[in-house]
This record gives sequence, C-alpha cells and structure tokens, in this order.
Amino acid sequence: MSENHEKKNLRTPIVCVMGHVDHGKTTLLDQIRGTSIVKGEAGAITQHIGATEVPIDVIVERCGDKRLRDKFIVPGLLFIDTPGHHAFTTLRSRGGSLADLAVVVVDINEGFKPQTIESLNILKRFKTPFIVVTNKIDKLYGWKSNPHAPFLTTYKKQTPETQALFETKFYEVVGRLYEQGFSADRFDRITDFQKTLGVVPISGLTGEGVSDVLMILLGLAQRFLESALHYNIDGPGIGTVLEVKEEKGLGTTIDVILYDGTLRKGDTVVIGRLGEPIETKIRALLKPRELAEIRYESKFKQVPKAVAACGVKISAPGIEEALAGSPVIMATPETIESVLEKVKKEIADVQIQTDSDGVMIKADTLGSLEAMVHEFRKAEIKIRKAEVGDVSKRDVMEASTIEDPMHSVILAFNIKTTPDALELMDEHPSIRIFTNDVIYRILDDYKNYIKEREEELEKLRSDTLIKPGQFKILPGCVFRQSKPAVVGVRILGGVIKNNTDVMLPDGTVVGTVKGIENNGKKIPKATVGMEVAMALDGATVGRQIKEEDILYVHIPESDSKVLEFEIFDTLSNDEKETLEKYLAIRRKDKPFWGK
Ligand SMILES: Nc1nc2c(ncn2[C@@H]2O[C@H](COP(=O)(O)OP(=O)(O)OP(=O)(O)O)[C@@H](O)[C@H]2O)c(=O)[nH]1
Repeated sequence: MSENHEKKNLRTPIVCVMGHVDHGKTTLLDQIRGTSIVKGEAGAITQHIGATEVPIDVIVERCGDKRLRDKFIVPGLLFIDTPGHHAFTTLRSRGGSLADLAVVVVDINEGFKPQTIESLNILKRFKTPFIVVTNKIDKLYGWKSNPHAPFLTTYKKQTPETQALFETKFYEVVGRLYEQGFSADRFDRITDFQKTLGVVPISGLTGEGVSDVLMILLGLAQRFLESALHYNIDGPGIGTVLEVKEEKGLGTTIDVILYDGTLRKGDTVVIGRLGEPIETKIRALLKPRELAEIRYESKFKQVPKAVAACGVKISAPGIEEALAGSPVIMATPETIESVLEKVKKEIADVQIQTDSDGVMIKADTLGSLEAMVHEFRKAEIKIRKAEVGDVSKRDVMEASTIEDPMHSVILAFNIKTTPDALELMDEHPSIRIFTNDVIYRILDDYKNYIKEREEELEKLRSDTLIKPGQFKILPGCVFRQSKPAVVGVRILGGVIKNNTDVMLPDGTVVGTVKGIENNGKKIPKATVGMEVAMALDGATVGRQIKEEDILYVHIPESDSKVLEFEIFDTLSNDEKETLEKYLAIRRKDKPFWGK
C-alpha cells in the first residue's frame, strides 16, 4: 500500500460480476485472478474467503503504463468470487448494497437475456455505479485474437469486415441498454462516465479488453466512491454474511465480507438471524492457505485479525441459524445493547412489510427476499408473508388454510422444498409452488397462473351463477291459468333461464321457470328484448300473478355478492340495471342484504 492510500484510509472497493447464465462471469473472474497471478509481482494478488483482491500495482502493470500508478488513490479492487446478482443482493447493507461497483456481462453474440435485465434493474434500484462488458468478442466471425491486449489494440488489428460485424453486434447491445433507460457508449468514446454508461468489449477467454475493464473500474471508484470508501481502520469490524457453511473439523462457519474496521480473534460479534440476533465470540478467523501450503490438512489458516475490505471465514459457537445477507458487527460491553438493537431492527425491517392477505414469498437470503418483495410490490401483488428459508411443511400447511386460490401459493426463489413439505403437497393439490432462480420468471409464471385461474373461474361462474333478469307478463297473452301457468312475456333486462325461481317486486317468490318457447321451439334461455312463451310452475294467473306484472329472477344472496362485488364490471348494462333494481327490492327491509 502506498503512502497515498494510507493517508487517506481508503479501503478496497468491492466489485460484483453479474449477468445472464453462461455469458461468461466465471471466465472473466478466472481471467482476472489467473493473469494477475501470472503477470503480477510475487504474492501480489490475495485470495480471500469469497473474494479476490487485485492490488493497484498488478492492475497498473497489466495496463503497461507505470505512470498511472500515482494517479490512483484506491488500493486496488476486491472482486466477489461468487458471480451473479445473487451474490450482489446477498451483500446487502443498510439502505443499499455492499458492492461498491458492478460489472454486467453480456455475450455479444447473444445480446440481452432475462438475467441481463434483472441485473440492470437491481443496479438501478441500488444506484450502484457499474459498467457493461460485451463478452466473447473472440467468437465473432473472422476475429483474430491478441491475448491480453487492450481492446483498441486488438480492434485495430481486425479486418474491416470483422470490425463492421463487431460494430453491428455492439450497437445492438447499446440499443437495448437505451431501451432500459441507459445512455451508453463504448468506453473510449466517453468523456463523462457519470452521464454515459461505459461499455467495454472483451473476451474473458483470451483476456482481450480485460485491462480496460480494470482501469475503468478503478477510475469509477476514484471518481464516485471516494467518500464511501473512507473507513476507520481501528473501528469495530462491520460486515455482511455471504454464506453459512459447514466445514469439516470446524462445524458451522460463516463467510463474511468485512467492509469497515477490524475484527480480532476473541471479539464479541452480533449476527442477524430470524428473531433475536446471535451474540457470540469469535473462536477463529480463517483465511485460505497459499498454494505452497497445501501439505496442511485444512484449506484454511488462522489469522489474528482481519481488516476491511476483505473476505474472512469466522468460526464461532452458536452461529447455525445465521442468515446469509445479515449484518455482522463487533461489539464491546459498552456498545452491545445498541448493536443488538441495530441488528434486530435491520432484520425486522426486511421481514415486516407484509399485508393481511396475499401470497407467501420465500427466498434464500435477506437480500434476495428484499428484491423479490420489491418486484412483487411493483407488480401490485399483495404479500402475506416474506421469509428466508426452504419451503417447509409448515409453509404448505399454512397455504392450505388460505381459501383464495390466487393466494394459496408459495413463491420460492433459489431454495428447495423439504421432502415432508413435498409429501404434504400431495394431499393439497390446489396449492402451487412457483420456484426459479430468476425473479422475473417467478413473477411471470405467477401472473400467467392468475390469468388462467381467472378465466377458469369466470367460466365456472357464468355456468352456475344465477344472473339477474326481469320480464313483464304481456296483456292478452295468458295461454294457461296454472299447473303450470303459461304466459307470453317480454324480457326487460338480463337473462331468464329454465329452472330459476322468479319473484314479484314485493319480494314474494311465486314460481319456477319450467320451459321457454320461442316461435314454437323450446329454448334454454331468453335474453333482453325477446318475447317468448314461458311456463311458470307454482303460480296461478289471477291469484299470485296477473297480466302486466313485472317479475324478477330470484338471486340467492351468495350469488348476488359475486355479481355485485366481483364481476359487476363484466355485466352488460341491462344486467347491471336489473341487478340494481333487484338489490333495491331486497334491501328495502334488510339494508345489509348481500353485503
Ligand atoms: N469463446 C469464448 N467463450 C467464452 C468466453 N467467456 C466464457 N466463455 C465460455 O462460455 C461458457 C460459459 O462461461 P462461464 O464463465 O461459465 O459463464 P457464467 O456466466 O459464469 O455462467 P454461470 O455461472 O452458469 O452463470 C464456458 O464454456 C466458457 O468457456 C469468451 O470470452 N470467449
């Protein structure tokens, strides 16, 4: 570390690599790690737990211009080794993400894919500075690779045809970025990285353009993050749980990315879990062994302290229930109460934003749960419960008590369903679990399910629901007095079907429709405007009914509720009008009828 950095107390910026499956995140990380080892000075790159640190010296050497060395005040870059937006959302910290910078990888040959958009949305939401790399340029037809060369050097060596092909593919990606609300351009054509998103063409495989990526990340860190990177070297260690892991001989351990202060062996730390936080003492701080030390049985070696920013494994008693994505904060006897309160509140903030009814959401970490809740809220879907953890028997049991089929669902992100939960599912075929490792897929699947269910229900309702209808007995059209009475009627509104009860405007049910004839032909129903002959069982003309009477279909209270409160908008105008008249009759003496 140069004097420059020490004076400023700047920690290493944390970088996450995101993007669609198979677009080359791991290859890029390997390239950054690998070439640093090959090209860097001895021991220059440091392997952390869950992260790789590339010091400024290695980057400068890689770029071949030592004069750049003094331009930078950040000590290097810390790449999180787990690629994907999953690690990004896990690395949450209060009010934002722990990752200071991100790289979104897009395969230039394939272009945008669902997880590309998901990554961009997450970064937008967290307001994290990032760059896009268009990867796999070496696969473009006719491309001649120049391993490890900066992009412009290799670009100039391509034929005009290959350059033209590159431009077409490249600007397709820029166009898609524009659709997502980003003004973007090739990195060497940008003067202000605050206004324009930088796009760097690379090959993770050959290393072309990778030095450009490292330089631009350093530049971004320096320009936009200086204030965020100040840290207190002697202050209490503060970090986030990246993963909870069983290790042979160590039991449960947590991999932590430390972003502020120092942690020491023996320190008391507070770690988040559901409910009350864990308070424990650090038994051991562990870092990976160097390659030269593989003769040791364990992959890890103990260190007395860890200083931000770094990745470190913590072994401590009672950490089995620690939550990925939750805070880890060092505490002293003076601060313990306030630290416990702080951690508890942070976990509770994520858990409590739920409605009285709605769906159940489950995810593997606090960060991904937050991202799920955010996306579902945006889609205006109510959430009854949002929790971290696998889908359990208890979840299925709870879903089985929910009557609304739209809500008796479990939406699961990146988790498993336990075997006993699966067993219980067999007994409750109506419960649905939607599971995926892309949030948008879960959201889309759920939306499709809702649409299908609604169509089904609508069909079911229109077949069995008793709909509103009114008709008038026409004068001079009494064909039979009784058993059954047969009269000519005109349908004034709605629909009259066979086997429905009819009633007078005073609420008295006078009989049942037992047959409808139109021009001598039997028909199952008559609709508004039709004049038909109708057989009414149970009524006698001259006694309960007479010419000119207006009668209504008798709608049971349960059907009336569905008509009025669920599908009113789908009714025709005359049906609406008829229903309103009918409700007025029923509510004359009982104002709360059907409410
Ligand atoms: N030709 C070429 N192939 C590449 C490049 N980068 C990655 N690949 C290949 O693409 C495939 C996927 O690459 P990965 O690095 O595993 O992709 P990823 O994004 O990490 O994939 P997931 O971890 O599954 O999300 C592998 O076969 C790589 O060798 C590249 O720049 N050029």
